[in-house]
Amino acid sequence: MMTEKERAGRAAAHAVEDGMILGLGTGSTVHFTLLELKVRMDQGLRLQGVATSQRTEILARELGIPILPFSAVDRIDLTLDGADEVDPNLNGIKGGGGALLYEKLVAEASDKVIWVVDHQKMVDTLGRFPLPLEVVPFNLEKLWKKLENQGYHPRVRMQAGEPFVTDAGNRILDLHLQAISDPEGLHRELKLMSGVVETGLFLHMAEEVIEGVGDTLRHHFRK
Ligand SMILES: O=C[C@H](O)[C@H](O)[C@H](O)COP(=O)(O)O
Repeated sequence: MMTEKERAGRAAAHAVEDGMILGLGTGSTVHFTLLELKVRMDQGLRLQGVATSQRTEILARELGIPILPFSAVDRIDLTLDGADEVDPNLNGIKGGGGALLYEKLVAEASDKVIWVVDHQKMVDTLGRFPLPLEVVPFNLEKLWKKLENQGYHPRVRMQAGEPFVTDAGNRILDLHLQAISDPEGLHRELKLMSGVVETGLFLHMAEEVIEGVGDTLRHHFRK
């Protein structure tokens, strides 16, 4: 049986129309979207993609999906991406894989955004998943201290014993908050801190979420 991630991921590829410029998200769910896009391309679908991470670009190229640099496109027809948590308003937390900055830039340039998730990602309130912040390396320690003093429980994301480095050369602080009562207010507050490049709060961006639930799918639409 297909996993929920695979079912949701593959389903999203069927929202793609011939000739589209697609934003290609990052992660283990959208991985299946790319695999299904390849199946559809073998059947004649034409498309071009803009990758949100090096990891996605490598997979897309392996599959023969034509990749355009972000700088070369004006608008993107549709972006297909994963998410770490999604609330009933289709606001979400992203960046579990560290790709939040480019994912947000691509989403903002897109006419439509669809997320693909398994059922465990749908929550009433955002925040149990640690909120990633992409920050510049220069004041990482000072920012950590400031956020710690404000009770935001930051942790420097590590990889192989070293601070994780994003595709843009930045670092990630994960905030262990448990519940975010005011996502907009928190996003604004964090963005105003010098050295914070982007937050993992993606608000009013996804128009549709495809959720894998057991052996079926649930479609959620933004109201
Ligand atoms: O930085 C990574 C992205 O925001 C991913 O889309 C997100 O973490 C979901 O990934 P996955 O589908 O692997 O759970």
